[in-house]
Amino acid sequence: MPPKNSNFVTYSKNVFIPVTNVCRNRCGYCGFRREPGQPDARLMKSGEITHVLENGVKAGCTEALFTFGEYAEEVPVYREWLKEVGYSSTLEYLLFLCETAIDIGILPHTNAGILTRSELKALKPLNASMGLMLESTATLDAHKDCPGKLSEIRLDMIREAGRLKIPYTTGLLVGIGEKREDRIESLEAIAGLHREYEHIQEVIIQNFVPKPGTPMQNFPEPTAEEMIDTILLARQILPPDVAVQVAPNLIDPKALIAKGVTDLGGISPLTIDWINPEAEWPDVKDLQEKLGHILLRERLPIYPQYVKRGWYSARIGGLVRQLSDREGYRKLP
Ligand SMILES: O=c1nc2n(C[C@H](O)[C@H](O)[C@H](O)CO)c3cc(O)ccc3cc-2c(=O)[nH]1
Ligand SMILES: C[C@H]1O[C@@H](n2cnc3c(N)ncnc32)[C@H](O)[C@@H]1O
Ligand code: MET
Ligand code: SF4
Repeated sequence: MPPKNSNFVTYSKNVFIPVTNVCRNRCGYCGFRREPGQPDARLMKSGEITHVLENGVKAGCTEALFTFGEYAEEVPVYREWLKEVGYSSTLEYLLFLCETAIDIGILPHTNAGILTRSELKALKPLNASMGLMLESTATLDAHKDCPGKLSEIRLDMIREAGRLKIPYTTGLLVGIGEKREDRIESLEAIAGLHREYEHIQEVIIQNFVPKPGTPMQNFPEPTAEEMIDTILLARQILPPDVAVQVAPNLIDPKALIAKGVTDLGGISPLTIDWINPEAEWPDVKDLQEKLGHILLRERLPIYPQYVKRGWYSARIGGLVRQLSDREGYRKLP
């Protein structure tokens, strides 16, 4: 079967908000997390966040990507910081941030690690979509100090998101010690959940990039062949309505589009990729030139099929319709 949408690829125009880099996990590959004592460990203040959201809207961005270390509340000093900003829980603060984003005119996409069913339920009406990387179903050394990276727990959360009809983003982190069979198993697990709940809008095939100062700083990156193979597997295993995403700041997407990549994720004109801060976003015009006949099309953080099915709340409905009607989105299938 030829890859879907082979004549165009989509992306979303976003701002990346690293709300907190305090985290209960210690992934071997992560350069985002900070120890609570480090000088740049932080919880962003709402004024700072509002400023980024406003500039995002001015720059034409439609997505506010709220990213968190997982369950930072397990870290005592973080609870003090929360009190200082006037909130008693991360959820309460995040709900406020989502409300603020919607009022300003930008759609939230939350990627906060593990959340409970009740947290997901509270966040659903205020998010266009949400996400959690499965990473891998394999038991890996990279995750040895990470209670939240047990694949059963991640799969359970992705299932809950499906029950709640939340348009969802998940994916694999490729090259963290897993084998090809593990990638197949991971993709099959995601495909199974999508067959049951139909909520997976995109699967990110993210290539591991070593970060200095982390336990995996000298670990080899996945090879180009492994990435191509994983994209081909994703296209074979995932149902055709699921987008396959790579990050254009981490890997040259051109050859991968021919193998089945249909989306390039969030591209920000304003903020850096806080998870891969060394990897600059390509300029959209330059990227379009490089892609030649493959057209780059902007999308919202909620894919069109979920807009059609009405998988969004009344609270964001006005904004979803207003942004969907904007020039450039109208021709989306
Ligand atoms: O800039 C990034 N965006 C990341 N995003 C954002 C993503 O590319 C877009 O926000 C989605 O495509 C929604 O439009 C993630 C979103 C998730 O739900 C889960 C994981 C990621 C991972 C990254 C990432 O490493 N870097
Ligand atoms: C938000 C997502 O970012 C990804 N992530 C975390 N660290 C790295 C890295 N060194 N290289 C690439 N992706 C990474 C993980 O897959 C996480 O779930
Ligand atoms: N901490 C969350 C996770 O790993 C999301 C951001 S990772 C920098 O799932
Ligand atoms: S990847 Fe996410 S869960 Fe893992 S240490 Fe980094 S912030 Fe925490």
